[in-house]
Formats: sequence, C-alpha cells, structure tokens
Amino acid sequence: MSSAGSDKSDRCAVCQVPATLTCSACKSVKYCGKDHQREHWQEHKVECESSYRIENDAILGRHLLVTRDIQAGNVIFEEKPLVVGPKWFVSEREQEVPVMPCVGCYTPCRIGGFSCTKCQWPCCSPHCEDIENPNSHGIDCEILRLGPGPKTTSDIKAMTDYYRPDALLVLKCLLLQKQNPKKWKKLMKMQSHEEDREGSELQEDAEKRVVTYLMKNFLEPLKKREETSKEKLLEQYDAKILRRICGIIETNYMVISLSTGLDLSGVFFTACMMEHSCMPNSYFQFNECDGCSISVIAGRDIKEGEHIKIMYTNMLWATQMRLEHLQITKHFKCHCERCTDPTELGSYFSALKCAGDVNTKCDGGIQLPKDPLDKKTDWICNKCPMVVNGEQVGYLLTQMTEEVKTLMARRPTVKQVESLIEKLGTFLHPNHYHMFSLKHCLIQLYGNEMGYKSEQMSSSQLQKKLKMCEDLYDICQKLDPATIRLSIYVAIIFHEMHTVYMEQGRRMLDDDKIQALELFTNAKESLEKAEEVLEKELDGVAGNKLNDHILRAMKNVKFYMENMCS
Ligand SMILES: C[S@@+](CC[C@H](N)C(=O)[O-])C[C@H]1O[C@@H](n2cnc3c(N)ncnc32)[C@H](O)[C@@H]1O
Repeated sequence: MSSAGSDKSDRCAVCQVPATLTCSACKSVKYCGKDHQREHWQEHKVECESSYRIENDAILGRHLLVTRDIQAGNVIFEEKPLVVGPKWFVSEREQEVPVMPCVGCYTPCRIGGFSCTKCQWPCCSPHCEDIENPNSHGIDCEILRLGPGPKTTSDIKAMTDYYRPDALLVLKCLLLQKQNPKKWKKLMKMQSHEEDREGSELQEDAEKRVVTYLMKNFLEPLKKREETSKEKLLEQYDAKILRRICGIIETNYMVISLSTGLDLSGVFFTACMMEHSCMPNSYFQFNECDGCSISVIAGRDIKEGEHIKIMYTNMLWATQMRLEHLQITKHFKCHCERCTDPTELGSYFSALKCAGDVNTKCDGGIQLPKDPLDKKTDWICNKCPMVVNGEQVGYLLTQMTEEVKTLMARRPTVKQVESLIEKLGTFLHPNHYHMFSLKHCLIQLYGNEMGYKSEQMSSSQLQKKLKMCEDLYDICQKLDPATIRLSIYVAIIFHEMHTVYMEQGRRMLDDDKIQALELFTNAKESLEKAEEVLEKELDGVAGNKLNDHILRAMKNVKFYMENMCS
C-alpha cells in the first residue's frame, strides 16, 4: 500500500523521517523541520481547519477520524476531484450500446454521430466548446489522434469496440502528469492493491480492455513519435503504470450520476480515504455545476473520535454477497457490526426457515449462519438440532436468485409476484432479501395494475398492502436507522402508504368526514416523511423524479383536506 502524504504518525508528513515538530493548530501532523512544514501547508491547511483528520492503521490504511462532534446534515467537507472521466465499470450489455459521453463535455452522444475533427472520437456536436478547449480535450486529443480508428465505421460493433470509455478514464489519469503534476503526485499516493490484483479476473479484464488496448493503439505510436521528434510529452506511460492506475481507479472510484442519466467516474484524494462500513454514518453528493465536486455530509450525529464511514457496496445484499463483492473489488473483509451478526442487526435479512429433518418437523425454527464471515459455514436452527451445510444453502439461493431475477426482468404482474412470494416463503424468512425485493415490487403494483387499482382493492387488500409497507419499513430501519443509503426505497414505501390512506379516506368521506380527515392527514404525513428522506437523493435523476411525483401527490392530498372534509 502506498503511504499518505499527511497521515498522523511520528514521521515527517513530507519526507517520512522520524519527526518531532508538531503542527501547533491541530497537533496531529509532524515535521522534520520548518521547511517541510511550510511546504506541506497548502495541502494540510484544509484538514487542519476541519472537523476531521487523516489517520493511518495497519488494517484500514488511511481513513478519516472526526475531531469534534458533528450534527446530522452538516457538510463535513467538500473537495474537487483529481479526475473525472467516463464510467469505469462498463457491463457487457453496456459495451454493446452505441452511446458514450462526449469526449469534450460528457454529454451523452451516439457513437457514429458527430466526432472531433482531429481525433475522430465521438462528441455531442461540432460546436462543443470543450472540444476546442485545450484544458479539457487538448492533450487527450493529441494522444487519441495517434490511434488507427475503428476497423470500419459502418459496423456499430467495430465502433463500440474501439471507442472505450473505461480506457479513456485511464488515459485521463495518465495525462495528469502533464496537465497537473500536483494532482498526478496525489493520484500516485492513492492505494492500488497492485499485488492483490495480480492474477485476478478484474485485473485480467483490465489488462485486455484497457492496458493492451491503450499501449497498442496510442502509447506505442506515441513512443515512436517521441523517438522521431526527440520531444517528450510524458515521462511515464508503460504497461506497469497503466496497471497501477487501473488498480487506483478500481480501489477508489466513485460513481457520479449526472442529470442527463449518464454515469461518470470520479477520483478524489481525501474523500476516497473514507472507509467502508455496512452501517455508514455519512453520505455524499456531487455538484455538477462545480466540476463534479463532492460534498461529504453527516447522515447522523457523529461523535468526536468516530471514523467517517460510507458504504462501498449494496445495503440490500446479504452478508455473504457484500463480503464477496468487497473482497473481489476492494480486497478486504468487512468486520462491521452487521457482518458479524448472524441476524444482521435483527433484520433476519439472510435467514431461512427450518424445515426440520425427514423424521421430525421443526416448529417455526429459523436457520442462521454459524459464522457469517465464513462462506462455507454451517447454518444452524435456533429451535432444533438441524444443521445445513453452506454449500447446500448456496445452491438453494442460486436457484432462487435466478427465479427472482427472471421474474423481475419481465415486468411481473401482481399474481406472478404473489405466487413467487408464496413459493419462496416455504424456505425463506419473511424478511429475507429475496422476499424484501419481491414485496417492495408488490406494494408498487398494488394500486397501479388494472384490477388492483386503489379504488378496486378491497378493504382487506388495502390493509394487507399497508402492513407490507410497515414491515418493509421496519427492515429498512434495522439495516439503516438514519436512512442514509435506503432513501429511495423508504420514500417509495412512504409514498405507497400514502396511497392506502388516501383510498381509505375517500371511502370514509360520505359516512364520517372526521375520520376521513384523519386518514388524509396520515397520507400527508407519509408524504412529508418521503420528502424528508429524499433530500439526500436530490442530486440524482431517480431521486428528483420521485420527488416530483411526491410533490404532485401532496397537492392532491391538500386538495382533499381543504375541499372535501368540510
Ligand atoms: C477507497 S480506499 C480507502 C483509503 C485507503 N484506506 C488508503 O489507505 O488509501 C479503499 C481501501 O481501504 C481499505 N478499507 C476500507 N474500508 C475498510 C474496512 N472497513 N476494513 C478494512 N479495510 C478497509 C481497503 O484496503 C480498501 O481497498
């Protein structure tokens, strides 16, 4: 692991020799002498004046420690990116779609449409200002021009294969050494997990898609050009440095979802030091108008001495899935409170129902992993002696995952979702992650599908939907008590609760206006809660869309409260 420039240790933050001079303001960074203290000030002053500092330990590496209490909702710090570029992880399906960010300004553009007249890479318009701006596309263009271009421009496959957004991101990182040496120096200090990546599938993929591709098409021609012209454009551009950049990106990149619906990747020097926890205390937002700068915000009250923690993986995955994802992409094992608890904070998100053995039926037992951190662990029942081995559980879940995925991919009907819930319910705890996703889908189908429109649903069906919403909310609260990561899910749940209250209120209007008003008030409160949790997601397309929907629903509720209940 590379070392930090300003972590707290007994060594000089600049040259790493043993040091005794301490920064008098924060008392946390040491120097060998005044010269290095002065040299380091520009970099250090941000953290010196802030409510956190960089620490370093053997397990976490660099991480951020809070130096004074921070209230929920407060911005802990803001930072400009070292690099912003096209998406790093491009799925196989996405690789075939002929759309990529404009090589100048990142507006989505069609491959085969407009292109930069010099390098021929796709751009949004012949008048794109960034294409002409030497600070955004200048040096990229100089390198991209050296490439041979796609085999043919009449075949979309040949074009999508040639114009690779992930390789462009790596090139953008590489070119920092020319464009902005200070940023390049910082980038090179970031963790890359180079040794851990050796021989891994991710590394082999990056080798083919990025390293070999960039070397063959652009960097070997650059070498030839440099040899002929005797002029050096870049100091380092061999395969080794490209591999290192791939590791730095994979370990650190953040997904920036633009309002255009396109995702970019960003690398930030300090924000990327935030550690992972499946129980995060902070979240972040990007500001598109400010070059995609990041704001890190406290998701709950954070006490002095706590670490700033975000979530690198999916909160709605089971422990085994999260652990595997973190191991493959970030090379560590999470030991947070949720990962080490077989019940996953009392949510029973991975729990199975125990069926007992052939001779003795089990009476309502629940099966949980004995050691949740071990993939091969036995699963034991909390009521009977039944033990199932990890492999069998894995096999069962793989089958179920396939079934759930297939159903969800083809716009399922209420009946189809209900029947899969019933089928899987024989084996799975009602809170299991498969049950959660099916039920979350079902609450949105109830009220919308023909035959299940709110006005068509019976009172007991409405009650069933409401109960399902409450149960789902209860699970979300256990997994994410301050609703830091599950805002969209929770907002949907509240929105669906509101639809039930509205329908119940409408049915009461003729008989009991006071009770109807109470139900409309419940609907209004549910929408207010939805609005509140969505605040964290207002920098994204999905959050904004849902927010608009909620604002319209709120107008309707207020209309009913003001005009129908008197
Ligand atoms: C985005 S970087 C964070 C900064 C990094 N610690 C450094 O020193 O540059 C992600 C890496 O930090 C380490 N890390 C983050 N969270 C961790 C955790 N909860 N437990 C162990 N290692 C963690 C892992 O090595 C991971 O690949």
